[in-house]
Amino acid sequence: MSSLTVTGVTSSYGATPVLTGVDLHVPEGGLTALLGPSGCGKTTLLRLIAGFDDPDSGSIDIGGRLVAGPGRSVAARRRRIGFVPQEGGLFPHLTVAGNVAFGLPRRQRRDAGRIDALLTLVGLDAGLAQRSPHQLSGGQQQRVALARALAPEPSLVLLDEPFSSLDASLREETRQAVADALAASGATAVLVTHDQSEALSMADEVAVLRGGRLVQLADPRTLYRSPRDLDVATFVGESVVLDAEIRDGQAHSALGVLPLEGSCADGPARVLLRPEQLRLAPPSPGAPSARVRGVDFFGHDARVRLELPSGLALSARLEGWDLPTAGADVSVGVVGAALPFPAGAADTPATPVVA
Ligand SMILES: Nc1ncnc2c1ncn2[C@@H]1O[C@H](COP(=O)(O)OP(=O)(O)OP(=O)(O)O)[C@@H](O)[C@H]1O
Repeated sequence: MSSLTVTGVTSSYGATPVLTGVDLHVPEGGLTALLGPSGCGKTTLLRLIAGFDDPDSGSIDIGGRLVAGPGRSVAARRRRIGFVPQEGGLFPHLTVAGNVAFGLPRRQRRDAGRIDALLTLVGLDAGLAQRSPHQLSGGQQQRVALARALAPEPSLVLLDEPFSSLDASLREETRQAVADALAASGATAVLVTHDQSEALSMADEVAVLRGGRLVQLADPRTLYRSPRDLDVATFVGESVVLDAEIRDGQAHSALGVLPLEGSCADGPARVLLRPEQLRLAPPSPGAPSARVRGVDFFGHDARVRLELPSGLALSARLEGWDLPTAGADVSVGVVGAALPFPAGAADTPATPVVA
């Protein structure tokens, strides 16, 4: 397996720029998710890495080998890349074994042991080897597609929204199997997704793209807790954003005086909390109060929609056992610190975040 380095890559369709100066490094054996809203350029970047298109400028290096750059364009089939598309792309007329064997070097294609080992790697029973793709669930088909992609021991595996066609329960299980198989094979991988929970749960690092630019590259915890700006914050998870006045290293807000994550100059700011940082209790004199506007129950937890006396709407995320009812008055407490974004600083945080 190899590392991937993308340097200053720019790409356009006709006169329309799609990617601008993208830098990305995926270490050997790492799984990086490309996360961003529809149309931000994720698929375009994946296609450039795969060699289906050439960048207008910049370079792409796989395992120390320049595959795209000034005067150089290595053909897609010579880049040693495994590709897992949105919907398996399995050959319908071949069995599971035949599909996996297709990815193997010719001399290994009759090696049933190798095919079984690849099926086991992706968490599939070797007994499925003689089935046709249409006799598999969508999740099983995606695992076969991964086994086929891993078969030739590629330098790099690219996965283009591989779980988007699966229903919720199958998606979770398949994600786990794919993440485990990628880790067990030591593969270096790039996963394209617009699903933040998928990116945060599967990837070692998440690259957030917005309008064709890479706006933050960070491990999932850093990205969630120290997003670069409020746009990234709300894109990677539910947010509670409050106006605040910073004084002596604390935020004075509608939810009381909050400790800060990092430092921030005194003055007006906006602060970010996550809904799971809020705690509700019976009304109490002097404590910030709110009225419950509704409860969205998810089983394992619930979103409690609140309205502050100022009319500001916000949400708390609570365990699903002891929930208030709509119309109730509650007091609102906060655990942990708030991340400050000074007013007028284009919603970038007060202290540089680890990128
Ligand atoms: N063949 C093409 N010709 C012209 N414009 C294109 C072409 N392919 C993509 N685009 C445009 O380039 C931009 C980036 O597209 P891209 O498919 O890379 O985005 P994406 O982030 O993968 O989106 P999605 O999540 O919807 O797949 C979009 O504005 C899209 O309309």
